[in-house]
Amino acid sequence: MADDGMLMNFEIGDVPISNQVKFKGGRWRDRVKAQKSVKKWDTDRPKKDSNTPTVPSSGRPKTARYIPGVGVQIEGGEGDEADRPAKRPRTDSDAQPAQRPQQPRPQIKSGQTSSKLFTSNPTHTTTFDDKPAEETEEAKPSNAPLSGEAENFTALGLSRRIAQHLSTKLEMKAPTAIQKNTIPQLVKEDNDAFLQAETGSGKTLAYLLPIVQRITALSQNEDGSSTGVQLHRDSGLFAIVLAPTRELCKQIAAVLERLLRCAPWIVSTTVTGGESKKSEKARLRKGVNILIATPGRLTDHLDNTKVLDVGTVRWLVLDEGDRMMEMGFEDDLKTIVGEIRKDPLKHETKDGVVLDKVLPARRVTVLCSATMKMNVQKLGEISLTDAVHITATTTDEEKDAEGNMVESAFAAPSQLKQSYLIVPAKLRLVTLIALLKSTFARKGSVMKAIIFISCADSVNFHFDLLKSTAPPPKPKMAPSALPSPDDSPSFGTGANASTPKAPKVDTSTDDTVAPATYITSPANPSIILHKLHGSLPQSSRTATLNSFTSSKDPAVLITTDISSRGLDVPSVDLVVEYDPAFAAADHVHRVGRTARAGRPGKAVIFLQPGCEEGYVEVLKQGASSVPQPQLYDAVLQKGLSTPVQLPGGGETAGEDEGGRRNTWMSRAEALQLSIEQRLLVKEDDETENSRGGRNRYAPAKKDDPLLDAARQAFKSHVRAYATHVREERGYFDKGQLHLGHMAKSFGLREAPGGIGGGVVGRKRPANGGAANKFAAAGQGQKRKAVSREDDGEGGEVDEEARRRMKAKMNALAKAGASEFNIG
Ligand SMILES: Nc1ncnc2c1ncn2[C@@H]1O[C@H](COP(=O)(O)OP(=O)(O)OP(=O)(O)O)[C@@H](O)[C@H]1O
Repeated sequence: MADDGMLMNFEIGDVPISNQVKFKGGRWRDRVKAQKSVKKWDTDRPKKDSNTPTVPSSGRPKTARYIPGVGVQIEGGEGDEADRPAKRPRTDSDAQPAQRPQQPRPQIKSGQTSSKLFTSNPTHTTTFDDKPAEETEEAKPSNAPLSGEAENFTALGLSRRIAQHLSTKLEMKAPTAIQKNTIPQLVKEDNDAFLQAETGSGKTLAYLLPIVQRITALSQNEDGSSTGVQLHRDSGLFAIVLAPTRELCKQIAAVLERLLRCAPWIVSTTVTGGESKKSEKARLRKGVNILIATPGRLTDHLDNTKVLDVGTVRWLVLDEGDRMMEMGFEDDLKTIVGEIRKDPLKHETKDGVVLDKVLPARRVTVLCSATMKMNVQKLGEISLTDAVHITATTTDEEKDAEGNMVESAFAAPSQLKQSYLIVPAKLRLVTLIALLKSTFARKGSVMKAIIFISCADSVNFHFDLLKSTAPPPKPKMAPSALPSPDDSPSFGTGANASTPKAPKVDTSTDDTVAPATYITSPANPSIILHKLHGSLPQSSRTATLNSFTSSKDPAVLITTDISSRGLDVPSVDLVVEYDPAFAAADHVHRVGRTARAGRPGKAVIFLQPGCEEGYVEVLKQGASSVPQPQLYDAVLQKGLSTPVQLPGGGETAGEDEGGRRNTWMSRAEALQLSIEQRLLVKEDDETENSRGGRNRYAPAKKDDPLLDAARQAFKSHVRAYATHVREERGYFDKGQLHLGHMAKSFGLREAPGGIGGGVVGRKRPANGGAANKFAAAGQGQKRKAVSREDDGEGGEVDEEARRRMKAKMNALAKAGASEFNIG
């Protein structure tokens, strides 16, 4: 007869268990086994000396738990490695690593079956107000279109045709504030400009509309009649827009394409990394009037594509200029600015159309960003002359006493509701799941959420963990939004804007889009998970973003900072910064993916108790209303008020220390344990194979891919953690990280070793000063990481943990007691 899965809990204090515990009931064999286990534990355990505290550090009494088929486990006193008390902040008086006494290697208790999350966590310093939050008046959206009677596009100098097109086809009746301030300037004047306005305030159209207006004016009078000039695609290249990422280039191209439907003779296209250079060359040969490019690929074409003639270029737009500098494009930008001359080489088209009367007589450079970092100042020096600083609210330039632009405070849209969640490292993963679960608990309340994570490895792991193991259903998409099998980046729409055939590209989203588990609810049984980072093939990146943008089901995008700039997905209601941004300015761009163009939005950032809590002061600088604190327990209570669906079917039951089932704490621990077990489940197969039990000739299986992914993610995450900008490293101090606790948030029972090797900081292009800076940071990091391994957090311990866990899994399987229904 199979065991009944009975679990017994005994409080044992600190007296010898063998004298205290008598086992009754169950089969005699189990009773004998239990008694033996107790005796063994009693003999093996270190004997208490007078200095040994009688109560464990957690303050909870020890508990003996008997599990049929497994034996007795003692819990509560000496926990697993991850249950050590949080490290205290190191002080100068601490011993140097070499002088420190050798730390004993952490041990995993045999047969441990609970994953303790609520003990040994550091305490927070944030004070929480128990009073219910007072109803505050909803903030007036700061990036919405203007609402006054007189606010219309024609008043800004745009033709009636364009204004009508905006109103009827694009449903834009009135300009936003930045558009109101920028359009007249760029339509009438030929000065360089620096546009600085909040995220989601319409900067793209602010610079595109004047360009399109002035190019159409070559062939059309204000009343719509012809000027007698026929413009076509090889009349010349008039404008180049540069953006840091391929996704952003495609997005700008899509906005322009919709705008150009009212002037179909103007042709635009993109040249971006990751696309076929041959087909890009073919399109450039046919002629293009507006080009959207990433800096690297444009430099490549300037060097190698003879047909690319920049002699007629009148506008150079640097969208997200600070990001391009940060990404190490400084040299490319210098080359581009040098090649596209300030005083253009050509003043008329091939057909003899004089350009200078209608288009600017000189190259106009427009630099845009929602934030302004010091590197924008540098880029301004490279590219701008006598620039006008245009903002949404004022036209005052922010300059220091010497007239240099100063790094101004960044600002998020006023209607964005920001909060921060204090979560100890051990509880991060379950709290994230609980947060998403409660977010999607009601149908229609949240449609799309973006989760920002520090590095690609961690994105991969979290995506693999949260996705369902069931075969993915085809996501529901609007037919027009489905990624085209021919993912041609040409956006010309006119009669002569033939779309050259691009080579067939793989638009598969098999590995990047999947239905989610853990976070679904009866109201929202189908939530589609997406992942996006820079190491994915371009075709997958494009198809994944298309899928997320057009998904009719609720959708979650797990991503790195690659999605922080410029991405415009209107129905994003929530942004979660699971890992805080590496610089406060990046935080503003991340949270700016919601609350766009006057719409509401929420943003939550995870912070750990301790020095990270100080980061709130930085957050406050960029928020129009004070970010609200939340503690993890409220999120867990809300999110885990119902059982969690597990990937292979079934759901967490959960039983707490007192045997009470289905409390939020027991559910959180059950969820954590089920994840830890999932990471190790393949080991059984490995053992079977190596024993020849299943197929003696089959090669022994490697580690579970999810376990490998978790370890890799953990290592990359810890390395990335060390690369916060210098000014913010006080809040994100790697020395304060408890690696064992952090490992739990990757479903690992131990911190894997090898973090010290190859620490190089955030992935950067190999050129430019930024790369050197990060390499230098990495070296410092390496030293620290090596000393951590000396602390005994190496890989061997992890192997030991796996072996023990495997034994426990086997035992549980034999006992037929499956608490967690792992399918
Ligand atoms: N005048 C307008 N009326 C209504 N919606 C508008 C208007 N102008 C722009 N939008 C919409 O506002 C959203 C944000 O625009 P855009 O992407 O240009 O913002 P942004 O300022 O460049 O933001 P970011 O700094 O995040 O890149 C888009 O969905 C766009 O369609």
